[in-house]
Amino acid sequence: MTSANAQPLQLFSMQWTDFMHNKQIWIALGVITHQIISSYESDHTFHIILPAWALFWTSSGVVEYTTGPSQSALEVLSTVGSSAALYFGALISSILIYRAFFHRLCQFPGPFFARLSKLYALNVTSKGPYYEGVDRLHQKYGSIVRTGPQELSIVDVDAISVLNSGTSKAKKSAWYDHSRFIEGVSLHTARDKTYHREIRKSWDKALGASSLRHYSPRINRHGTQLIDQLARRATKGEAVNISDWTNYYSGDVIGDIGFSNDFGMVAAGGRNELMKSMHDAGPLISYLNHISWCGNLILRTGNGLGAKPMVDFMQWAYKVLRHRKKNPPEERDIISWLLDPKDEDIPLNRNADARVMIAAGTDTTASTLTWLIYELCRNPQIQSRLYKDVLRVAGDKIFLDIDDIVDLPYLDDVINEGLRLHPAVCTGVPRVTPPEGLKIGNTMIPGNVNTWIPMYTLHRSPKYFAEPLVFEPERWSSKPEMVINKHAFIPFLTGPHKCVGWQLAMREMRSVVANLLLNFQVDFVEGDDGESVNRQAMDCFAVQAGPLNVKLTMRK
Ligand code: HEM
Repeated sequence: MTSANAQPLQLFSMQWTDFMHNKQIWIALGVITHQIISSYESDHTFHIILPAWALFWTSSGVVEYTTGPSQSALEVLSTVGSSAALYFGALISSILIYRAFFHRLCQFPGPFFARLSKLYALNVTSKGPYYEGVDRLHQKYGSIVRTGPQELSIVDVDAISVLNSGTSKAKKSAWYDHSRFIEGVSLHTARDKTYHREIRKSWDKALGASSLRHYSPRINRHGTQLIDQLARRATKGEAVNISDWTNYYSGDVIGDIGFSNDFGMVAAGGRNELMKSMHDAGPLISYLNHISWCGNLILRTGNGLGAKPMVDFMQWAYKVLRHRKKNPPEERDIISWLLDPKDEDIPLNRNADARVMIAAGTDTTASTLTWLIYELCRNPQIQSRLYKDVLRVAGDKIFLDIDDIVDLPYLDDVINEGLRLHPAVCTGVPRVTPPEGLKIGNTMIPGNVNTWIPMYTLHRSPKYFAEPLVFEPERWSSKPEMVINKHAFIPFLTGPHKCVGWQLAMREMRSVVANLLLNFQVDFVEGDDGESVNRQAMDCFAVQAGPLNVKLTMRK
């Protein structure tokens, strides 16, 4: 019995030793792993791959210790370590050599290190907002730049409809799955076109013209409160960081019309916990946004590795939603179009919708408003002209309701020009090409490639806008020759994924800019050029504008 058992064990032991010491096998396994990983969307599967590796190498160590020739822990470590070094060396070399020299994107120009790894984005972000780095790459390499191993950044008006129209074969890239495991799928992160179409119908009603009319009195109240608070500071001669105040305002509006919740930030002159966590997460998100597999891993650590603010934000958003579910309001709010009163619990996807409503509905509007104010300070003649127009409509009023602001085309020109030079989603939106690839102009873009159309660079391209860096609102009315191709203006995107909140954003921005100018002359604080708004901006998919200190002088 004993000798019969000993034989197979001995055989296994010999084979195991051959296996562990066979260099060719480990090199082959490394190359095969590369083939497997690149054959599917592996971006968000590293939480499975990493433990699988750890388990495999630990088990190998145990087998080596119990049946192999290694006698001590050190010998086991050396044998398993050599095999692992061969395996990972082959895997990494295979990936890098393929990406650098044989990848289907090799024909496209771009920095060499961007070919090798998306970690290149960390280098770009360390020098300033990511979109500025991408802009520099386009200045250097032209309209199509390889910004990652499997990624192109494309500044071409033809790409817009090819990638974003209702009939486009491109779809949202794997980037949108970054936090799917923790909070479900929102309208924004829905990659399934049928599901997106279905849920979009409810969102369209929630933010359509008739709902917006219904929310107007509430939006007006927040506008009045903002102007009151700013007036108090202005009479004391205090400078205000307008970037903070636009955030308080847009956050309060979403709290109120989104969830019938009083966030109270304008009244308190400070962020609530929800906004604090969202903004505390900004620096990490600005780094991880372009290496979403890494963000996904960090998020899975819960509160570890700096993920705490992101997790806190999700939990706060959930609290707001739960509170709203338990306390249904009398008046309709945005979430009332999305929640089914028959549901006892909150479905995971509604939680994701709540989070996106807060994130997409606040920073975007707040940052655009901040940059608009920055441009009005830089261009006092435009500010004066707009003030005159606002005054004409206002007459004796000291506050204009949203519905009063209908006959102010110059205001919309100013806002559009702000959106052109400072689009809130500067780097654009990631779309993956279908397996057969697609053609943009005369260029064939291969299949399964992630593409971005960087709005910041597109909107500043001399191909599409004359004197592109000049803030000239009249290009949208009396100087149409300054808009060479109006289709290149896409601050809210186009197609089925066009921003569902664009009309709300426009109403908020009209209200704040008109009432701000009606009540104050706005200038940079003495000795300050306002550039902190650009220098300290963070590209977190939507941009967070940096601080902007302004002096407000009461008009009356
Ligand atoms: C100036 C303000 C805003 C700008 C520039 C802006 C821009 C955009 C852009 C470019 C997208 C496309 C994103 C993508 O496909 O990944 C988008 C989508 C979206 N936006 Fe906005 N946005 C603004 C304000 C708002 C507001 C106030 C809300 C209100 C809740 C909102 C809610 C959304 C949602 C839910 C989506 C996803 C739409 C979909 O995929 O069907 N946005 N926005």
